[in-house]
Amino acid sequence: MATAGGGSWGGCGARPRGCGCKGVRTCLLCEREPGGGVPGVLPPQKTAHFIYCLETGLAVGMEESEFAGWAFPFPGVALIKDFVSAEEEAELVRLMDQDDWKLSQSGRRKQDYGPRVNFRKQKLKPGSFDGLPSFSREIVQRMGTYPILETFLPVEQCNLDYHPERGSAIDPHLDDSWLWGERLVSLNLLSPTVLSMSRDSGERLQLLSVAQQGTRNSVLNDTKPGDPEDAQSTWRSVPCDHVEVAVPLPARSLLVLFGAARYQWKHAIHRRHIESHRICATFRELSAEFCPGGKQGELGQELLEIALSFQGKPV
Ligand SMILES: O=C(O)CCC(=O)C(=O)O
Ligand SMILES: [Fe+2]
Repeated sequence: MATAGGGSWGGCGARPRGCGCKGVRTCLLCEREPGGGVPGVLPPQKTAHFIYCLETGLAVGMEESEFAGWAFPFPGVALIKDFVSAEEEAELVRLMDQDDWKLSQSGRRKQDYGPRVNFRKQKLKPGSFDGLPSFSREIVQRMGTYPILETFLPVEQCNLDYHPERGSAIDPHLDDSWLWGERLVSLNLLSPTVLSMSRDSGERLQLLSVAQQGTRNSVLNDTKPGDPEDAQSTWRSVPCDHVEVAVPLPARSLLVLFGAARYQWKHAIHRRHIESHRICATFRELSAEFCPGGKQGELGQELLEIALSFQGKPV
C-alpha cells in the first residue's frame, strides 16, 4: 500500500467513525478520537519541488531549493482567473448551502450531481440523477465562451467543501478515465489554495535554465539537450524519483486539466494548503466510449440530456 499509518483504523471490523473517513484516510476529527488514527505517512522520498507559472507554462524550481533557476515545460493546465465575480461566488455558495452536504473522506463534505456509478465494476445507470443544478446553467454557458471549453458538455458536477477545522484534504489521485473524458474543469470558490501535481518519475528530469533566459521564448525555441546551441549549459538532466508541481489556484478561478496533467500527473490538495473554508465544484465530461459513435453512445446521450436539463438535486 502506498500510504502507511492509520493502521488501527483499516480492515474488517474497524468501528465506524463519526466523520466520513474510511480505511487509511483520516481527518482532524477522527485523529482526535481516543485511539484515533494517525495521518497517512508516505515513506521518505526525495521530492523535487516546482511551482507552476501561468504566464510561461513552466514548472519552475522552488526558490532556495537545489532546482532554483531551473524549469521544465508543464503542459495540460489552463487557468481562467476571475471566472466568476465576488457577488456570483457568494450567491453560488448560498445556493449550494441550501442542499445537504454529505460527509466524505479526509475531512471533506460533498454534493454530487451525476449518474450512479460503480467504477470498480464499470457499471453505470442514471439512478436518481435529475441533472446539474439550475444555478450551474450560466456557469456552463460561460465555459463554452472560452476556446478550450467550446465543446465541453459536463455530465457530472461534484461540489467539495474543505475546512481547516476538519483538516480537509484530497490524496494524490488520477480521476477515472473509463467514464470521464479528457477535460477536468473545476471552479474554485471562497479561498485560494494550491493543487499539488505529482509524479513518480524514476527517470531523469530534463531541466532548462531560466536564470539565464527566463522567458517563454527560450523554452519554445528549437534548442534541445545536446544541440550545438546548447553550449552555454542551458539544459541539465537530473535523476529524479518524485516530482511535485504546485499549481496556485486563486479564489473564483476556473481550472482546466487536460493532456499530461490529466492522465500522467496525479493531483492532490494537501491539508496545509487549506487555510480557510474552500469550496470546489468539479465538472466532468464523457469519455469517447460514451460519446456518439462510441460503444455506449446512447447511454451517454441519455445522461447528457438529463445533465443539461439543469433540474438537479444532489444524488
Ligand atoms: O478540490 C479540488 O480542487 C480537487 C478535487 C478532485 O480532485 C476530485 O474531486 O477528484
Ligand atoms: Fe480529482
